[in-house]
Amino acid sequence: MDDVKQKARLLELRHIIDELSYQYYTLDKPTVTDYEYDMMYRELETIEKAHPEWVTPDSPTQRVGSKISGGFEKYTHDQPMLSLGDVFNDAELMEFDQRVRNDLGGEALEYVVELKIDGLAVNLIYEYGQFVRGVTRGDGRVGEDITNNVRTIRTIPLRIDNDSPHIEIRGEVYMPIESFAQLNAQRRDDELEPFANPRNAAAGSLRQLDPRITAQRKLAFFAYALGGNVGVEIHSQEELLADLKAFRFQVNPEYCKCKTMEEVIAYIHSWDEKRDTLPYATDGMVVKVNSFSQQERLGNTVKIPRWAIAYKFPPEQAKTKVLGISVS
Ligand SMILES: NC(=O)c1cnc(OC2CCCC2)nc1N
Repeated sequence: MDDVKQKARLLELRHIIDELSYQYYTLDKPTVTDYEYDMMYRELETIEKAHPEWVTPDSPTQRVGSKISGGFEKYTHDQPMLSLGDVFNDAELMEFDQRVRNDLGGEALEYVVELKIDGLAVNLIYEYGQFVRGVTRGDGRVGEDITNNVRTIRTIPLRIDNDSPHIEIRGEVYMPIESFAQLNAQRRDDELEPFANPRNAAAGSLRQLDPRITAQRKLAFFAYALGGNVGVEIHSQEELLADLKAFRFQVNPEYCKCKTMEEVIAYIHSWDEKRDTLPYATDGMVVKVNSFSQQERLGNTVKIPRWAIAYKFPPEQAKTKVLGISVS
C-alpha cells in the first residue's frame, strides 16, 4: 500500500478505534468483539511503526507511556479547585438552604444533587481539543502533574470536540469496585498489603511512576465541573453535565434537579441503602445551586463554594449477615 493510502488507513483506524473505545469503556456497550478490536489496533500499531513521523499524542496507541524518573512536577491550576464543606444530617441541609435563600434575597432557585464519588479530584487540561495535562487537586491551588498516568484512563478522551485554547475539565478518578476486588485478590496472592478501600487504591495507582502499572489498574473518571466558565455558553450545572456528556466524558447519570431542599433530602435518602448496589464507591451526595449566575453571586470562601455542600453518608456500620438478618 503506498504512503497516501497508508496514511488514509491510519487516520481511518484511529477514528474507528476511538469510536469503539468510547462504546466499550464509556458507554459500556461494545459493538465489536475483542478480537475484531485487537486486529484493528494491531494494524494501526503496524502502520505507526513503519511511519513513526505520523504518530501524534492523541493516537489510541499513545495512552501508555514509559516510566518517569524522579517525582511529579508541580502545576498551578488556572482556577483553584475548590473542596466542599460537609453536613451530616437533614437539619444541617436545611440550614444550608436557609443561608443560600437569604443570600439570594429569597429568589427562586433549583438544586442539582449528584452522587459524591469516593475517588480523587483531578483537573484535565485540553488545548485546542487535545488532552495535554492531568493534575491532582493538591492543596486546591497547586497540584502534581500526573499526565502520563491520567492518559492511561480509557474513559478520559485524548481529544474533545472543543477548540478553545485552554479548557479545564474537573472530575473524579475512581476505581470501580470490581477492579478493586480483583486488585486486592492479586495483592493477597502476591503477599502484598491489600488496599483499604477503592479510594486509596485509586490514589496509589495514580501515584505510580510507571504508567504501565497505572494502565493495569482499570481506573475510570466521572466529569462534573469546568475550571471556571471559560467563555463557553453554559448557564447551569445541569447544562454543564449535558455538555460534558456531549464531549464524550463519562458523566454520572444519577443526578436530580430539585426545586426545594425537601426534595433534595428525599432524593438523598433514596440512596441510603441503594448506594451499596452501585459498581463504585460513594461517600455522600453533593448538593449544588443549579444556576451559574446564582453560584457567582453566592461566591466562594478561600477554599469552599458557598453554593454547594457535601452531605456525608454515615460511615458504613460493620454489618454482618447472621441468619439473614443484618446486625451492626
Ligand atoms: N466527588 C464527587 O463526586 C464530586 C466532587 N466535587 C463536585 O463538585 C466540585 C466542583 C466545585 C465544588 C465541588 N462534584 C462532585 N460530584
